Amino acid sequence: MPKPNRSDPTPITSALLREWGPPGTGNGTVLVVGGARRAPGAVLLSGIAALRTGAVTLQLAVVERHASALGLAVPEALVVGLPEADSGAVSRDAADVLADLVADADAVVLGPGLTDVDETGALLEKLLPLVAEDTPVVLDAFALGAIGTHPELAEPVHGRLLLTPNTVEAAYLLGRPEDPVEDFVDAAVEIAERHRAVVSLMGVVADPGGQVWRDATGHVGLATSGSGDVLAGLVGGLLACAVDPARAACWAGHAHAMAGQRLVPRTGLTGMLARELLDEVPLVLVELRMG
Ligand SMILES: NC(=O)C1=CN([C@@H]2O[C@H](COP(=O)(O)OP(=O)(O)OC[C@H]3O[C@@H](n4cnc5c(N)ncnc54)[C@H](OP(=O)(O)O)[C@@H]3O)[C@@H](O)[C@H]2O)[C@@H](O)CC1
Ligand SMILES: Nc1ncnc2c1ncn2[C@@H]1O[C@H](COP(=O)(O)OP(=O)(O)O)[C@@H](O)[C@H]1O
Repeated sequence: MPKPNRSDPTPITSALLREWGPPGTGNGTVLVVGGARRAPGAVLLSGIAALRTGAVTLQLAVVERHASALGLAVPEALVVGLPEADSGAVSRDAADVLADLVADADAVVLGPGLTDVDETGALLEKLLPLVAEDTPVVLDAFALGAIGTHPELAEPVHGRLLLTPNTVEAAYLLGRPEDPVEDFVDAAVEIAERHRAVVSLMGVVADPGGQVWRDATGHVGLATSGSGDVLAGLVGGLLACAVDPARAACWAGHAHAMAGQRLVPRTGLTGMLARELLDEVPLVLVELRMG
């Protein structure tokens, strides 16, 4: 089979995913770090998505003030409270609380609900060197803004880094936040090269070796608030099952899009909620696995 590339991305289809073989049936611990004062629910969406794709244990880390409420909202998770900066952001000092957890996790998702690029950058600088060797890391939201300005922050996790930007975050990753991203394939390829990461951008997956895949299953209903948090968690759950990063991104993006397709008859395109995608994911995975 020819190597996929930017001028001819390989279509991501159910048949391709079946050919690759299904992801494992469950393994590992996912740690999701995020949840500033004004965005505590993002880690809930990511965390449940990770459980839906096969993570066995879930650790959620949010600012201390929201930790107990989150623990009740997600009884399946262990919840850790983090120090909060005056702005309500997760403080850089959270690295002290998270040190042991990142060393023990099988996959780390960092970003959902983080709100301050400087505090997040300082947190990444302290935390990423502590992530266990070989443990994959998914960065999302303001963590992407932080490495967009300072790509060197992600060096400790090069080779096992996965980025899930929306179009605004993609512009930050390219170091050109003022320029809207127009071509998703070109942008994904450039980001993958610049950050030595697998990138999932609006259905396009690119790896640092120049391979590109494209999923045409998605629709505008997936632009709903919190949708990207779900996607980041799906990837994290698959990575915790030891799926190769590029394949995890393709599996996750396709499952996300198929979940959206299943909702259309009930919600239409405009009434879809990100949390509703979560309950569709196991059914989608069963269908994908069984053919
Ligand atoms: N909004 C939602 O519906 C949901 C939000 N959720 C969570 O909330 C968190 C905050 O997201 P938000 O969307 O509230 O930040 P938003 O007000 O756009 O930005 C404020 C200013 O910051 C800047 N900036 C933006 N992105 C940036 C980046 N990546 N890195 C650096 N800078 C960036 C930008 O400034 P500008 O570039 O315009 O100068 C903008 O004016 C986030 O973690 C998300 O996961 C979801 O969980 C649930 C649904
Ligand atoms: N208009 C769209 N058409 C197709 N897929 C979409 C569309 N909007 C979002 N998606 C899918 O949903 C994912 C998450 O959407 P995104 O807007 O990036 O989320 P967020 O802003 O919450 O981070 C995208 O990566 C893409 O796979």
